[in-house]
Amino acid sequence: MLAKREFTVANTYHYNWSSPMRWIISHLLQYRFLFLGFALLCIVNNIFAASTSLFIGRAFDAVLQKNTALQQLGMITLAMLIVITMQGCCDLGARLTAEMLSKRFARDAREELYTNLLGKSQTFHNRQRVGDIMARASNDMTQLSDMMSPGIDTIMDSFSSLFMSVLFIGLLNPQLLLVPILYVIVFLVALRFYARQLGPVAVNLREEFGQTNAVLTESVNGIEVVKATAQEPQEIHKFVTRASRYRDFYVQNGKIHGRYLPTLLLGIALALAFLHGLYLYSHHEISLGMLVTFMSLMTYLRYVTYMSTWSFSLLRLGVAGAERIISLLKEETELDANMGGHKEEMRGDVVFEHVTFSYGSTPILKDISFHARPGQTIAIVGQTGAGKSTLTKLVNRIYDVDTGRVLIDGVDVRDWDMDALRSQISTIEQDVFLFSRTIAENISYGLGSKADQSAIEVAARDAQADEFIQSFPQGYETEIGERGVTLSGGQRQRLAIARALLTDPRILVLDDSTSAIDSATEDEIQKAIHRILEGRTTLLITPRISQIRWADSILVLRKGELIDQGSHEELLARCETYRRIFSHYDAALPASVGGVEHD
Ligand SMILES: Nc1ncnc2c1ncn2[C@@H]1O[C@H](COP(=O)(O)OP(=O)(O)OP(=O)(O)O)[C@@H](O)[C@H]1O
Repeated sequence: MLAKREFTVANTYHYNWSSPMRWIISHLLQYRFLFLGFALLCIVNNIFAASTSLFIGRAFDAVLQKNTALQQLGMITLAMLIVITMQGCCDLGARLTAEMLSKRFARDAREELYTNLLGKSQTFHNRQRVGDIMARASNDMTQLSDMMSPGIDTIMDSFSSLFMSVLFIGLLNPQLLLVPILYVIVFLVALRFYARQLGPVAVNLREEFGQTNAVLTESVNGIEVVKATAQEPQEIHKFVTRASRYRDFYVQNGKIHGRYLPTLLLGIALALAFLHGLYLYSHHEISLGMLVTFMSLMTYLRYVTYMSTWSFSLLRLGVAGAERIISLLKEETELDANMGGHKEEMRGDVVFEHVTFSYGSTPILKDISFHARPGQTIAIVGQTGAGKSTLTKLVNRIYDVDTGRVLIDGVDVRDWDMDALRSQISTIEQDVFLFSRTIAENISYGLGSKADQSAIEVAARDAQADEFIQSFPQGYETEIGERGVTLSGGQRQRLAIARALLTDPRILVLDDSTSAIDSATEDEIQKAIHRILEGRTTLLITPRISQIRWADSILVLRKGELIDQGSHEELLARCETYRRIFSHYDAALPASVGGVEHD
């Protein structure tokens, strides 16, 4: 099944998402020979294990004979030694292949999920709780790996042990099958009942873990707000409530384990089997050695009985994890990478034609039309919430328009190849996101490994960032904390400008609402921004009057409507809203704003 994606990797294997079991099987089928090898090793391992019981019985019979030849016992011992050694090797091989399958499965599933998440639209990511996604990507994945090994590994091994024990008992004397067959029937019925009860609890456990994780992630991310508002008790309460629900499901899980009857029934089965064996022995149907072999084979049933609670619990948790993972994989996204779409070098001609857009059912932009010619700077002004940032997000298809068209160089953005489109448009946002990597890596992020050090330094110099970077002992190799916490707002902004300069985009979106910057930094940023506007089409959102005045045209937005557009002077002369917004942008601005110079 192929869903829309904004990003795809060529030649990727497509797994079956129609159900959790099918998805798991489609993953394991990738390694079908390894899986076959694992299954064969499990079977052979248990043939050897059951054979040792035969040898023990033979040894008993040999010892009880009047003239036991030591040579005969020696042969049995030697045969047992060989069989046990072979069994050990098979056991080792089976565990090794199971572990390989488990780790490869988890690696492939992680890669599949990660690639899939990168291909999801912004709208999808807006809806998700990061903590829950993280729980799926980490904990549910670990659960999948545990499901394979030791889960499926133990199930395969213990069930082939069960099968071999019953088969060998049948070969010994079919009459001996009475008790084991009855027990196997009861065991299978009880196991089915157990697995059915376990299913919903496993699903709840995984779900609750995801929610608990989401609460934790949210409060850690918002720790500044939590502390500043002294809301620690509220957060603790929320977390404890979730964690308690998680615990309750575990207790429920434990109760189902506790009610599992086969462990009790096995004791009865062993006693009945012994009685039956004695009966057959007393009627000379079997030898003493056969009775010993029979009881030894019966004890193998312990393995499957005791391990099944645990291994089926791992299986159920794994399937529940798989269900959560594929529900994320299957989530529809609105946009598509449109590989094979228009792929030219951009000139930077941007046209909005009667564009409307809404988040869900709330209309945000209404009938917007304007034209930005290559190299022009278009400033967008409007009260907070007017839709300025949203408008810019339609250019690089973070969102798609509802009606109307956005054209770049005369081609609808929906007809552009997504990669070609986005790689030629850079955005510098209000909240600059920096990765916890080195400064150089952050600047060169848009180019990946293609950027060389000298180009990075030139970009940093143009962005007025070189000086403060050089002031760090490790210069460009300085590691910065997550979200750039070790850097000031102004420094983060200049790194973002350097990052954009390096990619040399044809179209630039500059959403710069930071106002609390000291005047020295302000000056540096002004220079950097002036430098970056040169020679590219720019959509500029800023409260800085000097920057607005650089614009070739200014769009005035009010509640999602474009009420006027024109040059600074034109708008001052004719647009009341512009005059009002303009005066808000700088409280010091006199009532009559004509010709006032700021900065
Ligand atoms: N991801 C989103 N999902 C739903 N609604 C959103 C989303 N982002 C923004 N909005 C809403 O859309 C409207 C316009 O938001 P937008 O950020 O475009 O305004 P803005 O003019 O840039 O405001 P500001 O100057 O405060 O940044 C607001 O009412 C906002 O609540």
